[in-house]
Amino acid sequence: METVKNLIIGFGKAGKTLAGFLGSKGESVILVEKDKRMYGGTCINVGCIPSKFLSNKATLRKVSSLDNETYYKHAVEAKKDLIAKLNKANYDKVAGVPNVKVIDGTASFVSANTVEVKSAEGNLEIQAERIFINTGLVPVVPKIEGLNLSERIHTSETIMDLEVFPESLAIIGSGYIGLEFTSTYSLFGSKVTVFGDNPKFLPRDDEDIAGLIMDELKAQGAAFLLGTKVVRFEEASDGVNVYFENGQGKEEVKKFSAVLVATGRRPDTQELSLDKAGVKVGERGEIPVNDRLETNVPNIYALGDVHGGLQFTYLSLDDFRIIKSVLFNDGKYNLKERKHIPFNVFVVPSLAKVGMNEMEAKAAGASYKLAKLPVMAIPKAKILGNQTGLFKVLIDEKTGKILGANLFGVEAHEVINLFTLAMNEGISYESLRDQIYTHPTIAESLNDLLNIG
Ligand SMILES: Cc1cc2nc3c(=O)[nH]c(=O)nc-3n(C[C@H](O)[C@H](O)[C@H](O)COP(=O)(O)OP(=O)(O)OC[C@H]3O[C@@H](n4cnc5c(N)ncnc54)[C@H](O)[C@@H]3O)c2cc1C
Ligand SMILES: NC(=O)c1ccc[n+]([C@@H]2O[C@H](COP(=O)([O-])OP(=O)(O)OC[C@H]3O[C@@H](n4cnc5c(N)ncnc54)[C@H](O)[C@@H]3O)[C@@H](O)[C@H]2O)c1
Repeated sequence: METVKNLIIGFGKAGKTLAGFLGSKGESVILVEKDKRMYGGTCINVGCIPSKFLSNKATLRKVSSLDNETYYKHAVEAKKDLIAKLNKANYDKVAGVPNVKVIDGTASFVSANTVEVKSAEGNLEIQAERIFINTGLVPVVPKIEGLNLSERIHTSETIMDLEVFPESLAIIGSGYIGLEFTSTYSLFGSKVTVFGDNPKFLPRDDEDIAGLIMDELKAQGAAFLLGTKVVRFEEASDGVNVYFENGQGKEEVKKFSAVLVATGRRPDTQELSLDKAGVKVGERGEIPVNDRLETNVPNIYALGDVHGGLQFTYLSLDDFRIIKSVLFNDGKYNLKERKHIPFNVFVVPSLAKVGMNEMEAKAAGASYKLAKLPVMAIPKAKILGNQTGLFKVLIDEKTGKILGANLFGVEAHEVINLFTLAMNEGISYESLRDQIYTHPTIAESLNDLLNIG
């Protein structure tokens, strides 16, 4: 049995940052990770970084003279090379901090203060004063006849290692992952078809923005079969037959070189034996926490995606800030204090949002002024060769404060951070409008966008 002050389960964004922080404070830390390919967590290895790397490569496809197969293969090889380097750098960074030990193995609770770690080398029990659960999520693969992961049927975690160019790709699910990969693979030259159970495209977004995104993805070559039910998969030597019920309930079949299942992600808590520690688990396997990220058991905390809610790397990082505040400061920074949260969908060009959109403002009965600018009016968009899109900003009619920004267009994912800052710091729209911005940039469009008289 080993004893340690802090035991962290999972090498996610929050866990690795916390390990480094606690170690540098002179506290003993053990960080347990079940998969060596995941040092640094989901974002580094199978999430944000590889998916945005491939998206960028796909955007540059048009300026290469290589054929699709070769270009795609080179892109996947370059992705593998980058991720291997980042994986190692993440390991070295954490393992190199004094007082921190990284152990390879799968952790499960034995009691409220003891965890067993199983690995190829044997089992080890660790007793800890504090335990931090940072185990993230895993893809949901729905129970559909013939839906077995294989060389041709993938989740987002495996498709990015596929070196054989998929001439045609069925994407099941039209959420974040489904849409980002729709853009990426369409731009690589695959014939992408998206199957979605919801007949409405981007149901939580304003219709004008959703319509523009749909038009753009179609222009990139994608087809949409929304409001359909996929009922069966049948793998053949030359592809996968996808059987589905169309909007009228009639069965149809289409064949694809490969399939991506992007139907959501669920908390990775099944192996943890949380019942042995008395930790409560929610309906989807998530670990409920209070504003201080404490579970119902004293000294056991849950950080990152695993406690439910929005699933973003920067929120996992912010969970680290909360733990730091709770353990080392006055605990004043907690979940309740979190301000506006921006988010991006990295279709090409990107969709970026913070605060309300028009649909939500109307539902809330808010009185607002609407600022709108087509991206084609922005000089930098001409330079970048992508003039698709629309920027929309809602302004409180009485106070002049920003209520929300919904930006679809090139570099929207950068510009959104200005709006988050303005909303969180109470900066008025006039102030944003009248700033001197550098030229030529997308940010300078705020001079015109917010010029609403
Ligand atoms: C394809 C894709 C694209 C994404 N793109 C973005 C993006 O652009 N921007 C963004 O902000 N977010 C994005 N996300 C979401 C983002 O990756 C996650 O929100 C973030 O990585 C969550 O980090 P975490 O700290 O919760 O844990 P994770 O990084 O998920 O780490 C959990 C770790 O725990 C380990 N583990 C699990 N169980 C055990 C156990 N019993 N014992 C030991 N170890 C265990 C796992 O192996 C894993 O390494 C994307 C996700 C995906 C899948
Ligand atoms: N840019 C980013 O920050 C980014 C990028 C990718 C992923 N992520 C995170 O990862 C999370 C998971 O993404 P996701 O796209 O897997 O999940 P999601 O929950 O966003 O979308 C899943 C989609 O699949 C559909 N679906 C479910 N079952 C289906 C079925 N049987 N047939 C057809 N459609 C079905 C759902 O209606 C939904 O539209 C996101 O919530 C997001 O937080 C973030």
